Parts: sequence; C-alpha cells; structure tokens
Amino acid sequence: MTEKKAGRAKANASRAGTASDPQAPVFRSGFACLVGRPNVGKSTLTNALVGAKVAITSNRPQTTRRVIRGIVHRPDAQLVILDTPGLHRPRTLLGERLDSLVRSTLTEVDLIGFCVPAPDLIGPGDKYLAKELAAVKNTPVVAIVTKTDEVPQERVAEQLLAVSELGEWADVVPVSAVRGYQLDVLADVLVSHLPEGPPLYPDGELTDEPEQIMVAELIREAALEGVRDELPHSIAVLVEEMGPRDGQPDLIDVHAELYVERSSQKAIVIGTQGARLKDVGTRARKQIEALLGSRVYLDLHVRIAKDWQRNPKYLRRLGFYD
Ligand SMILES: Nc1nc2c(ncn2[C@@H]2O[C@H](COP(=O)(O)OP(=O)(O)OP(=O)(O)O)[C@@H](O)[C@H]2O)c(=O)[nH]1
Repeated sequence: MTEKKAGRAKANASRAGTASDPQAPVFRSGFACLVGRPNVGKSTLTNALVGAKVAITSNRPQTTRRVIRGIVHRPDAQLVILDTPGLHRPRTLLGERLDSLVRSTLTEVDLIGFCVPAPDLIGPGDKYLAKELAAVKNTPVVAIVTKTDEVPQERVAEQLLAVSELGEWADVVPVSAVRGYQLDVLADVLVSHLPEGPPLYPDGELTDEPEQIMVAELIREAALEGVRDELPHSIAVLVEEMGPRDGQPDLIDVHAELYVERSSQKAIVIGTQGARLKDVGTRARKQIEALLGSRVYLDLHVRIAKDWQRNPKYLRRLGFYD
C-alpha cells in the first residue's frame, strides 16, 4: 500500500460510523512534498509551517537524507509535509537511492512545493528540477520563492518572474521562513490545492517519523556543526538501542553509532583527546532531551565503515533500502 493510501485507510478506519453532513464546511487533507536544490530552505520552511522542530536544518548541503513529515493541523485542513532530500544528479549509490526515493515520493503526493531561493540566480540545478517536475502529471506544483528576507523587494520580484518562466505552476508564492513573512499565505495556497478529505492523522500529532530516526538526525546534526566540507556526505548515525533504564523510567538510555568512512574523519569527529566528541554528545543530548521530554544518557561510539555510501550492506543497516 502506498503511503497516501495507508494514511487514508488509517483515517477512514478511525472515522467509520460517522454520518456525513452536507452542511459541514469543507475539510481538505493530503500530502505535500517540498523539493528544491540542497540548502534552499526546505527544512526550515517545513519547521516554520508546522511550528516545531521536526526536520533537521543546517547550513551545509544535503543534511536531510530521509523523508521526514511535519503535519500542519488547521480547523479547515490537514497538510502532511514530506521533507525530501535535495534532488540531485546521482553520483554515488547513495545518490541514486535518494533520487529514486524522491521520485517515488513525487508520484504519491497530492501537491508539490518547488523551492527556489530569492538570492540565487536560476541555475542548471533549478532547470533540471523544473524539467523533472513537468514530467510529474496530475499533481499541482506551487513554486515557492524562499529566503526573501535576504534580498531587496526588486530582487524578489525579478525572481518571481524568472521562476514563473521556468514552468507551469499552480501558484507562485514568495516567503521568508526565518521572518515568518507570507507563511500564512503559503499555507492557504497549499491547502487550496489539496483534495477534500478527512484528517489523515490524529490531532496534535506533528510527525510520525520514528523517534529513533529523529534522534539519529539530531546526533548527526550536532556532529556536523563546524566541520569541513568533506564530512557531511560521510557521516551517518545509527541508533542501536533506545529505551527507559530498568528501575529508572525517567531516564532514557540511547546507544548510537556514528559512522565515518576514513580514519582521518574519525580523528576530526573525536577531536583532541576526545574533546570534540564529548561536545557533540553534550549538544546532541540536550536536543534529544528536548525532543523526548526526558533525561537522556547518550552513549556514542565512532566507527569506520569504509565507503559505506557505496556498500549495500551498510546502506541497509542505516535505513536506505533498495
Ligand atoms: N535568511 C534566511 N535564511 C534561511 C531561510 N530559510 C532557510 N534559511 C537558511 O538556509 C540554510 C539551509 O536551510 P535548510 O532548511 O537546511 O535547507 P534545505 O533545503 O532543507 O537543505 P537540504 O536538507 O540540504 O536539502 C540554513 O542555514 C537556514 O537557516 C529564510 O527564510 N531566510
């Protein structure tokens, strides 16, 4: 069953027995997915729309490797956002899998948000994506010009025009996730393109991403802070075990492994006499405690998994399936 159908089945099951009322105001629901080059602000926008930190942001490209959902609950609608990794031309096996993940996601959603940052000139990456999106039939695409706070009004206007010329968009909306500019307008526009339907998830639920994956992403984010360019593509985190400690239900033990590809990278992550790893652990623990609302003991090990990005065995262990 596809994700969309599974969601609908879940929703229908929970509403069985409810008589339909012809006078009831229209409720819309569905899945939207934000695509765009790496670093264009998809995660930040997801967080801003959802109003909680569910996707991981960083000023490094391609930190989002998994589809993470945020759910916007409104009185008139429910918008489930799939936050996709940056769609890019495949370079490694990992890249190919990301792309097939993104492509299959695109065909299963009700709506696509195509993000293009206001400050950057339209480049080959945006054109490549626009072409990909044109091939996705029967799904409305809303073009979103992001980071408008970084440039003057005239530049925003220029970019709106340039983006409009890139393809057939259902709407074009400028927005600043950081300033909260036009977020409500964007939410209205996105919702207007959703089909009528009942809520897909229970009220109050922000994300159904398994907690372990979110915890792994928080550790990865902490490990990436302030490191050199080569590392982001080479770090992966796997949470081996997570759960309340025996006899201490208010303390959650998290055992995680941080994979790098080479011993030189291991040295960078660990730092002089383990100082950096200790710092990464402390920062990650605070984030995890905030996420889980509980005290956390974080046990973090660094391992070398040579060429894990090209090794199907490691990719499977890290949750990237064929
Ligand atoms: N000034 C400004 N910066 C923004 C805005 N939105 C995002 N950013 C910054 O842009 C950088 C990238 O944002 P992300 O949300 O991680 O981008 P992404 O598209 O999800 O990136 P990937 O996960 O690599 O695909 C971060 O440093 C954000 O703080 C915005 O509205 N204004």
